[in-house]
Amino acid sequence: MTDWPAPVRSRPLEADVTIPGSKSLTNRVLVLAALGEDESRVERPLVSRDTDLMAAALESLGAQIERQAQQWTIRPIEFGDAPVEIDCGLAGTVMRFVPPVAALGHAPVTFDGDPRARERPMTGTIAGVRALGAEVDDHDRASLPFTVRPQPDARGGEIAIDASASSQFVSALLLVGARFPDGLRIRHIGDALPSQPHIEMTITQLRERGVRVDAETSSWTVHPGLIAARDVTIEPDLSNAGPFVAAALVTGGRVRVHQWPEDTDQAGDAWRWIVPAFGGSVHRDDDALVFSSDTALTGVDLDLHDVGELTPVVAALAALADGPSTLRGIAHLRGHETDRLAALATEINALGGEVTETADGLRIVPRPLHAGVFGTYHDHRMAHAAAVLGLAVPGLVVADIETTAKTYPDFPADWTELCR
Ligand SMILES: O=C(O)C1=C[C@@H](OP(=O)(O)O)[C@@H](O)[C@H](O)C1
Ligand SMILES: C=C(OP(=O)(O)O)C(=O)O
Repeated sequence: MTDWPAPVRSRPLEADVTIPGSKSLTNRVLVLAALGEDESRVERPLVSRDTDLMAAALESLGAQIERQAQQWTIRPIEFGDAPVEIDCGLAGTVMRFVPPVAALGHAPVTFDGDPRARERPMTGTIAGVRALGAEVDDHDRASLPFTVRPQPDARGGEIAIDASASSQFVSALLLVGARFPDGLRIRHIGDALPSQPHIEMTITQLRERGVRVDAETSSWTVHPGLIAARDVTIEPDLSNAGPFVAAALVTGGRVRVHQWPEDTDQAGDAWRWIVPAFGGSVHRDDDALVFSSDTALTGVDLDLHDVGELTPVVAALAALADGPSTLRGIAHLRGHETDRLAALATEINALGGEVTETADGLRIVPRPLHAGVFGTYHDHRMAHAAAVLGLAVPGLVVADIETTAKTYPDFPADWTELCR
């Protein structure tokens, strides 16, 4: 747990960056490769704690994954009969996506994770796996740890779940649906469903493997069938590009993020509209998206419901703007790696800020910030937010910088290089 002095940068940055692969895409591709008909390859996978946990989970269910630096080769799961234990760490994609995969097997599979993982919402996954026909032994806690006991007669069919706490409940069922003899019809019941682009990403990946998915508002039909093997190259993680994009705005400089896809389902593509909302500019130059600013940042009023994982960096920008901001539609962030609304308010206020929690977001009034230790609560994106603030706040120290290993182990080195 290293306290890490964040680099300060008052001169405008002029930088080129290339961001490692997308967590969300890597972990979907791994699951679909493990459920596919044949061997497949993933080029430039993200190598991080969350993707290592996913690979290990799928291997323990019977997949084979051969890891070379820039390419992983995956042979599909052959389920065994021995009980299995899976460590989900703090990875939402592992704790939500793998239990329905376990329901396709024969043996009991026990899931657990970090202490905070036991507090993250799991009701949609547990209800979904039960509706798939498996038993789930969760000691009536509706959270990790629990054991999935597959049943031989599971056929799929109709499932209604409340996914207002996490889109991952829906993605998880979509990923396995084709493997059940009757396919799956999934209906979301409850308040608004967050993180729509992540559901789109799941559907795109399924369709690219020949799976028929009919999508309506709040309901999806996955037709039964084979999941084709497909070799893919992972896009850079556009959410993890966030702190680098923000650095252009905070320093009044220019950052070129290379390999920015022309067309993508990633939530992080939203930097295209978030940056102009703060008064910055965005343009494409060849393979890069170029983010720049030459004025003070303006306050914003943004609904981040669809792109909630961008909130910590957006909040850091808002705290450095020249007027108040409101961030809405993100009550579900209370169930992320930490309660992100409480954590952002507490840590920015500890530096002299004025952040208040609302029912569904944050109200941020910029104040002069001073030196201090910024707590990160095992949350990689709290560390990203701290690094962004540190550009403008001398003496800011990021607690437990290693937490960035969840999705971006080289973040401290790449950030140091950026600010050199
Ligand atoms: O499916 C995914 O890869 C993700 C979906 C979103 O989860 P929620 O819908 O729980 O916010 C997002 O915040 C998370 O970082 C990754
Ligand atoms: C919410 C996040 O992660 P997870 O996949 O663990 O839900 C995130 O990365 O912002």
